Amino acid sequence: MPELRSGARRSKRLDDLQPPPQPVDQAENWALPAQNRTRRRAGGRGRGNAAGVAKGPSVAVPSRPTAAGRGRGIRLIDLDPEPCQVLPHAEPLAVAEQAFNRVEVVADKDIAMEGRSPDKIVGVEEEASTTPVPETVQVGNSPVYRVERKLGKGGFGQVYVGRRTSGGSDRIGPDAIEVALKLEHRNSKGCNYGPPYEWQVYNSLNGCYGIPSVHYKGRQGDFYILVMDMLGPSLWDVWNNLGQSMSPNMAACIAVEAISILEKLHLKGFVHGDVKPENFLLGLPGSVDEKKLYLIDLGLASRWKDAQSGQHVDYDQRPDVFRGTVRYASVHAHLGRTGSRRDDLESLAYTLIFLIKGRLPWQGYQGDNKSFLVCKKKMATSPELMCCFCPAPFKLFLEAVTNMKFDEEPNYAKLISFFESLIEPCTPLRPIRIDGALKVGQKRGRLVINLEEDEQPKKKIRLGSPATQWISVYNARCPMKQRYHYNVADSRLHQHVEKGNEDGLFISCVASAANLWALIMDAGTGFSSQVYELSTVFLHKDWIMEQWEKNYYISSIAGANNGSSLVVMSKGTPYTQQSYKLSESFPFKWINKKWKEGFHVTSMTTAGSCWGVVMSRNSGFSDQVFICFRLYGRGTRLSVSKRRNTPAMGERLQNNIYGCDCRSSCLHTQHSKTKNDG
Ligand SMILES: Nc1ncnc2c1ncn2[C@@H]1O[C@H](COP(=O)(O)OP(=O)(O)OP(=O)(O)O)[C@@H](O)[C@H]1O
Repeated sequence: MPELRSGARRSKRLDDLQPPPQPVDQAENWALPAQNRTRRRAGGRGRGNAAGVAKGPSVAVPSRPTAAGRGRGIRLIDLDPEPCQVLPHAEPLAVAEQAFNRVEVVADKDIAMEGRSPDKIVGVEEEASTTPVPETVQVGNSPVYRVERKLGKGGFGQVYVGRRTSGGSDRIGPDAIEVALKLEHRNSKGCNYGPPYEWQVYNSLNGCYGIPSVHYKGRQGDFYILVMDMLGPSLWDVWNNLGQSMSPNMAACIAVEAISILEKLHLKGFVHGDVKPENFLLGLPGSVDEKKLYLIDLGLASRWKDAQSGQHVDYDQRPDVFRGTVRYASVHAHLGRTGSRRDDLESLAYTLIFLIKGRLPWQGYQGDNKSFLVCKKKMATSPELMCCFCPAPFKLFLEAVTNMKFDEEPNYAKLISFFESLIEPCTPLRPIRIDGALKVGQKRGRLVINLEEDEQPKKKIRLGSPATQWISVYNARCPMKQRYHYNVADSRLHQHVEKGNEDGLFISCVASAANLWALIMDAGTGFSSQVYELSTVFLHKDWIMEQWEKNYYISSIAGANNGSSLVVMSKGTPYTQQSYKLSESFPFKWINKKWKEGFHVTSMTTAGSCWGVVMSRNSGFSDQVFICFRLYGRGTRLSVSKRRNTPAMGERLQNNIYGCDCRSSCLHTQHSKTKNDG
């Protein structure tokens, strides 16, 4: 049986992604839903103009059949080593703005280094990055600023400190001595049709709570320049400075303030579209605002509410479209669904968990189908697993936001209330100011609303209303291959594996009968590399240890009657730690002990009369049981059932059945490896 790699945390979503079950046939090709998507789709359609989606009259958009894209927000980042998936922009900003709104955006900005932030992309086009920035800046009726040190660089802009050459006494505001200057080259892909798209969003949002104020803007020479309040370190910087972790207390303060900022942004009709630690900045150090939180980078913002009609934009789904940053994007964004308020909140949940745990379970995937694999992993990871080692409020928050409907109005006050227990009552002690959250609370007369009261049965406006979501059925795009080889003699094994590897397949499962092997080779394992060993020694310790050292984990094992075994070890598994045990009786006690330590059985086999059981941490299982049948004389039949992240359903998926002749109960060696994935 091929091992299912995905659980059913959000089974409906998973159905969206996975091909329908089909019989496994020899050399059968399966359809893989869109994953190796167009690298750069030239002239992509604006999502807002999709049939039945656009609310206003359509505006002709100059077609550009090149990868250059259109308008600001054309986030084509040439140096991005990741798959650059290009997409049309989301909903129209307003009729007059549609020409700008038809934007193509490079979606994947997450370079996913282990334990590091997605690197900032340094890919503004060559000319844009090689043109020297001006020594002084004056745009509109702004004062003259001397361009000083660089504050940061994104895929689109470079941000510098601008120091007034004369006058100015304030720390922030239009008269500030120092400001942040965001420069975008006129030839950068975001500016092909005039000023950056982000400017329009700032126009609509200036003065919005938690969004930095823009005081002047204009073009000078080759650059479009925004003059804005200078801010302090990002949450990414803070997290780094704190040793790549953050206390739940601090994360809770961030949570309530960030929810509040998103609420205000959403009230203005926008969703941010790229919520992540790098885009939250604190106020200027030493200023009264140093503990205040700001949300920057509005280049991916879109309207969830039509500016004219005030109606929620229509639902649409374009599976070949992705916008955002892979690590923090919502599952809906991965699936190409129109962005709405729930997506910002889901990204916030991932941001918070990342800040506390220093890692998200889908970090580390590389390659052309990284976004697909990350999405699959997000869907398969239960809130329990996601939030282990995080206080309960974070799980509640994650569950609440991942269960939201497309057009559901978030209950911001309730979301904020989840974090009440973690917030220091005394204001000066709080690491982050929570003014916004207090304002949200004021609506209900206190910071935290009464949960029970709020959970009274509510009038469900959605009852009886037409469906607002559709489940897409994917047609074959990229072939997904699976091969089943059986009755394979030792001498033929290598040939099959080598051929499969050449065709991009890895071994997903092995078994043995009558000293012959069966193996399934699969294009959808998610592994990035694989080694295997056929040995006369059952689970050959030295070889396994050697591969562990190289960061391979055991992904499948099979033992033959003659005592030999086949061990397959892979990179790209979700596992973070692994142990295995050889035993002449089934090692119930050991399994029980390891369960308590967070391990689950991930493969097992017998060779002759000996059991080999492998247990792994971060297996994706939330629960596991085994049943032992003694059916055939002394023969033992054992079935391990795994519950894959579907606690609500209590579903148990049978994993495997093995046979063994158990004669004695002597315990053999036990080996383990701890790998720190940080
Ligand atoms: N007002 C500000 N004050 C201080 N630093 C800032 C300010 N705005 C931006 N920065 C710094 O500059 C970096 C780039 O800014 P920003 O994210 O707006 O650019 P971008 O090109 O749109 O980025 P991205 O590629 O993430 O979309 C930020 O990560 C931050 O470090």
